[in-house]
Amino acid sequence: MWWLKDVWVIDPSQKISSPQDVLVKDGNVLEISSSMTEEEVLAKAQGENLEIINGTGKFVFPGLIDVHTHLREPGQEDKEDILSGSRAAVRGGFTTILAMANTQPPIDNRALVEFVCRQGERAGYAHVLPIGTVTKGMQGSELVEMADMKAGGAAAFSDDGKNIQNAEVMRLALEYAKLTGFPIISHCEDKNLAGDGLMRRGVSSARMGLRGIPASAESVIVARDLLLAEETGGKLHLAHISSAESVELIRRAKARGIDVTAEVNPHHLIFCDEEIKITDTVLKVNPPLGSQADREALIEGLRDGTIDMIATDHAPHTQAEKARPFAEAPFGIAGLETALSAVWQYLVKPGKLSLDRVIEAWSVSPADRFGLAGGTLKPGTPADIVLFDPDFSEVIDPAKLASKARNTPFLGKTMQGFPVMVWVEGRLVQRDRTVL
Ligand SMILES: NC(=O)N[C@@H](CC(=O)O)C(=O)O
Ligand SMILES: [Zn+2]
Repeated sequence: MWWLKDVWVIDPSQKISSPQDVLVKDGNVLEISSSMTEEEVLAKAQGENLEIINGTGKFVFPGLIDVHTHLREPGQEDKEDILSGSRAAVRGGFTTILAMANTQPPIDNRALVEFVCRQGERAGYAHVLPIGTVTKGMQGSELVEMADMKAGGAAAFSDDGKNIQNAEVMRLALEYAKLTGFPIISHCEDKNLAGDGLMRRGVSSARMGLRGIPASAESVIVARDLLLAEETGGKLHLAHISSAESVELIRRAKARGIDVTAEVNPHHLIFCDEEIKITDTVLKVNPPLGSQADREALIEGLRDGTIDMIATDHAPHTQAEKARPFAEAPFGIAGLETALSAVWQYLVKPGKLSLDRVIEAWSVSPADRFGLAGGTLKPGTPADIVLFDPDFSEVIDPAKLASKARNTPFLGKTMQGFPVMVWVEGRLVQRDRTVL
């Protein structure tokens, strides 16, 4: 049994944000209260071993749920696999991760869904829930067997990595997914507008002579998908929103009552196109980093609820791939182990976002939207819990990363504010940044 003493508890699902004590027993949250005596706790332990954690100056919140991670298994295990990715997850404060379907082969049938589930269970760290593709082979034309994949354990459907270019296929996907109750997760990118662009089109791309991707490559598909969601009544979730126009379109759609949610990645909240260097591919990501105005609009959208969730879009690649020239290196930033710390350091500490809103957006909202366990510390629920120490500082050292990937802009930097204890179903899986 665990007794987390005098710790600041943030649980937006119960509207708690105050100093409390938390008891964890038999894998579940037993009690949250501000007045526990030692006798009471010992009586509840019933002779079981009791570990007391002094939580002064630290926070406890429900384990983060990341709805956008690329774990690369099967097929690209040199970049990441389910074991390394789920270890990276608990190092970063995530107790549940949704694994994107753009593996090799893509997760487009029940057997593959079951494979990912089994590998996640075998790893035994964060809960790993597979996202199935929307179309067979991610080819954008023929829909998968959605009900069958749901029965096998899929949590949502997405062709992420690729946009579904054919609007009729997207319309049908939204229509059919209603039978499963799952959202379609859309990677909004008009292929022709994006062309073979390398970064967001603007002053910075022009200055560096890098081919640009206009902001409209995203927003025209956001607009299309919102129209299709309204027409079908299907559930739509928009992945990695990156532009001010998209935020405004979503704001208007929500006002109309369209069943849409949206996520934003930490890198789009923290960086902008001006920070990209042609000699360093680490900030080459899809969708590309936008302007400073985009970044401000994304933060405002997250603050006011237009954007529902934060998600890492953890996109691991090998150092050899990322060492290629800018035009040839793959898009993607690895995020699981640094994302929470980065959000703490660059957004919460400077007062741009409250920690309560961050937890709501990274735990409560994902659980609600995708119908997942977690996102709460309600007594009786499985103890997926994070203890966060705002003072813990660490150099992002490649030797310490649990992920196979090194493609993070924070490599070699000192960061402050980390999850220092993580429990999954009451089992301690990370302590002082070491995965157990
Ligand atoms: N975000 C990226 O830059 N890359 C992702 C694909 C994706 O999330 O669209 C990947 O699979 O590498
Ligand atoms: Zn994507």
